[in-house]
Amino acid sequence: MVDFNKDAKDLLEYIGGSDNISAVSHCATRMRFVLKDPTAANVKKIEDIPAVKGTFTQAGQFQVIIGNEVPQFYNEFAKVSGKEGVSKDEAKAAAKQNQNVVQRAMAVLAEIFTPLIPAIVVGGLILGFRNVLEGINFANGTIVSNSQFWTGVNDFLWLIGEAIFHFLPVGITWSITKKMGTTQILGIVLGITLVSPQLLNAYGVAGATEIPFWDFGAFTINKIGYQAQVIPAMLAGFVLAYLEIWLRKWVPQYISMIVVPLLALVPTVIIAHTVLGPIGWTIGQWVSEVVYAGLTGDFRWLFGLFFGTLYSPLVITGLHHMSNAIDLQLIADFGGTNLWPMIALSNIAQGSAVLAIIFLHRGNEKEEQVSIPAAISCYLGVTEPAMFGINIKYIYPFVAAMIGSGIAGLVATTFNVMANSIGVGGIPGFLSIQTDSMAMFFVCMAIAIVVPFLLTIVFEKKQLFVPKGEVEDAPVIQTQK
Ligand SMILES: OC[C@H]1O[C@H](O[C@H]2O[C@H](CO)[C@@H](O)[C@H](O)[C@H]2O)[C@H](O)[C@@H](O)[C@@H]1O
Repeated sequence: MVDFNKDAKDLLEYIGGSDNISAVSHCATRMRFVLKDPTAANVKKIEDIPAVKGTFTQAGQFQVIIGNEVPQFYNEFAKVSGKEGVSKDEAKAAAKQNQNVVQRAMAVLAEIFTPLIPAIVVGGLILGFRNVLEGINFANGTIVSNSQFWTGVNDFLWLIGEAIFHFLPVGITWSITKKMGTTQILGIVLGITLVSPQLLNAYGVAGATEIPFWDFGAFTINKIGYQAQVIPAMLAGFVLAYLEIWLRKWVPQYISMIVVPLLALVPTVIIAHTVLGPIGWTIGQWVSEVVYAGLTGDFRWLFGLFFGTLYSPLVITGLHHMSNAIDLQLIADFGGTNLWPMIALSNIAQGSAVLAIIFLHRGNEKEEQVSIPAAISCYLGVTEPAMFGINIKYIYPFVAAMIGSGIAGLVATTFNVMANSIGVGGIPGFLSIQTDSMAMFFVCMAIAIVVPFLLTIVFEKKQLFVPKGEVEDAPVIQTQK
């Protein structure tokens, strides 16, 4: 057996000593370090150590290639450094220390959404297919308006689409309790209280003449639902989880079964409907007012750049549903909407960023299970599978899509590209564009396809906007061999 004592001592010295190591683990062939100060490692000297076959940094980890004998090397290193190994999860957590606030926020989003991806992918394809059935106007109307069979299919599929997208808060609050190791059924119940049929559906709030409320005599609380909303669900989910963790510390074991669920759930539901509700409602109103003013003002072109860039983050929050009300107002005021073309372009841009990932990671069959349906769904107007499954996880395709969409939005508003109505917000979107805007819409579509595609490739090659933490694997549907 090879004696790794000297090589292990040298590695410890050149890596900056024990004090520079936050975490160390090993995989099949590599030592994986999370270093407090990665610049303190002398890469040149490390690579000259006989046992070392190379080094590289990935996902916030400094990795030293040893080969198949890495378990023996690791044991020797543990002896000379006095550092015990850590689990993969602990190494991941330590790697997060090297991330900035935005990267951490993206990582948390990706972690929460990863278990939801299989459902979101199905939902994306279903909604995309429904967009085609009811959204494309042929010479004699839509497919649905011409066929009872397809009307039935369209209605039936909404049962599943609604369960996945409108009831998404249930999945989010469940996933948070799962991630935090708290009681999962409480997460599910909390989610249901956010989307219960007793509440006014979030999509109906913008056009509602009256908001229903609970009347407590001295005060009232609005009965507003959070269908498809991410931020209220995330905030409520974390409040629930932290409250439960805190209560578990203080409540004696013999009464915890009654007290902890009660005192965690009830206050969280109250906070969700009193604090988070008004906040979400007010933000939604502000966004509506700003968007309408921006689109009807003199600096529409500049607003187009901002809206195009920021629309996909708006979809993440779920607040994008307010855009339908603005579209309808614009159509009533001006006989068409210059907002909706940018929505379609932004969706296309997200799809093109995923397309670049499919190209760059070709052969990665596990990822393709998510990326290919996600790209198709984007091009049919539904972006959540792409954003939550791929683009947010890697960050750089998301940035590339935002830039491409921003440029396309700038050009679209500069040339006043107008749509007759809301249509399929993807590639078939051109069918809803007014005839004299059609040529310019095709130019914008080309921008929304080419720019995110090329930028995603450049960003990956140049390692720009690449996450530092470990990237969660896409969940896969297990198949039997
Ligand atoms: O949350 C689902 C999707 O919602 C938007 O798209 C849908 O509404 C658009 C009109 O506002 C419509 O053009 C599109 O065909 C519909 O799918 C949003 O633009 C999508 O990004 C999102 O996935």
